[in-house]
Amino acid sequence: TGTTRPQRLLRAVQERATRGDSESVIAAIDHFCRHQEWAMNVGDEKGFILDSVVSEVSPQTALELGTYCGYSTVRIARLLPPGGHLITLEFNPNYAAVARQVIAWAGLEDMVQVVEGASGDWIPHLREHFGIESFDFVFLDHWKELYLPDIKLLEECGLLRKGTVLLADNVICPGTPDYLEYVRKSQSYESHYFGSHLEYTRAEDGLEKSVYLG
Ligand SMILES: O=C(NC/C=C/[C@H]1O[C@@H](n2ccc(=O)cc2)[C@H](O)[C@@H]1O)c1cc([N+](=O)[O-])cc(O)c1O
Ligand SMILES: [Mg+2]
Repeated sequence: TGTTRPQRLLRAVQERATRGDSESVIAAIDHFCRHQEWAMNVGDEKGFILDSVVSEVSPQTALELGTYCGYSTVRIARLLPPGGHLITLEFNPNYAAVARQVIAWAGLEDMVQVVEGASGDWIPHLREHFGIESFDFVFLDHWKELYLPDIKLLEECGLLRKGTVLLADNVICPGTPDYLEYVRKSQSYESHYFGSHLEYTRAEDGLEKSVYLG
């Protein structure tokens, strides 16, 4: 029983990145994934698109589904406006433990809440637990078969408002066909595809941005 990949990723952050410097944390993870071990972070190329959407929305309230090691959590949190807050849902306690340390190394722990458990269990309780009225921004990057049921649940729970921006990773690879069909056909969403590549590879992938119209 040695270390896990998330633990080795965290060690690379602690050895290479400067405490409190979120850019160096992002760079350390990208370096680790390019030169040591591939990992399923959104990565630098799709991360640049994520950055531009987050900057455009400038969310006061943001939700991430699927924390993993906290790479996209750091990318989002470093761009939040004053008073902005990010809730990120993580099912695996070992991943959550690593993510909390990565987020703390970046100095962003005050803007982020890592919540452990299944998205389907937590979404109906976010309002009462965290005093959330609705989300300005949602990043989907967890199990691909949960994208569609979870946005339907967010709709039902009234956690989306006119103009809420959803951004979904991996709509090509591994792919989220049912989600993609839904947001592109539904009258309740205005969708746009940002073509890119699977993190750290030349394979095709992309992000789907969908604005909720209410
Ligand atoms: O499978 C992928 N992602 C699944 C991510 C799942 C993450 O979401 C959490 N979660 C949190 C809450 C839940 O309710 C359920 C799971 C899991 O504990 C895990 O941390 C994936 C795969 C590739 N790939 O190239 O193969 C590339 C990618 O960018 C990917 O995102
Ligand atoms: Mg992904």
